[in-house]
Amino acid sequence: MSDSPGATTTATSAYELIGGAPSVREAVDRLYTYLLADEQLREYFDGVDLPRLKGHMAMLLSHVLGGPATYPVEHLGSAHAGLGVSPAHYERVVQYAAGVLFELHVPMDIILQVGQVLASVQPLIVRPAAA
Ligand code: HEM
Repeated sequence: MSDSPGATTTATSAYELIGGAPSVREAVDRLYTYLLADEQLREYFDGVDLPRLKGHMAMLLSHVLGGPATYPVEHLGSAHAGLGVSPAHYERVVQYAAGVLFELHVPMDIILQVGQVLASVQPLIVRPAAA
């Protein structure tokens, strides 16, 4: 009698809305498939421990979408230090990320929300190459 179907007191996070962990995993897998297939980008990833990188990217995406995993965003600075990522290559990765979310039917407002986070971390990622 007190049950009211459909009534909920907890707000649904963007993470839950897009399908949780399996969707995040799929997004990350697709993203690195595209990045490694891109002639301008693939060299950056030579010798990189991809399973570890994908794991960290999944944690970051979960974090940004309000999921259970957290990732210390300030680590992005040290992770990209010395890679010499150019503004054009940064943009290219952002475009792939947005494209993957679009492919997975993530709602546009969530894609834009992720885009804002990516824009905010740009100064941590685009740095002059180490001399
Ligand atoms: C667009 C925003 C980007 C985000 C959110 C991002 C996110 C990440 C994350 C979470 C890691 C793992 C760091 C860790 O181990 O804790 C990582 C590592 C890495 N990223 Fe990015 N990244 C971005 C852009 C780029 C770009 C533009 C490039 C190069 C074209 C790039 C190349 C790399 C490489 C090579 C590593 C591995 C570094 C290593 O382990 O030695 N990233 N990135």
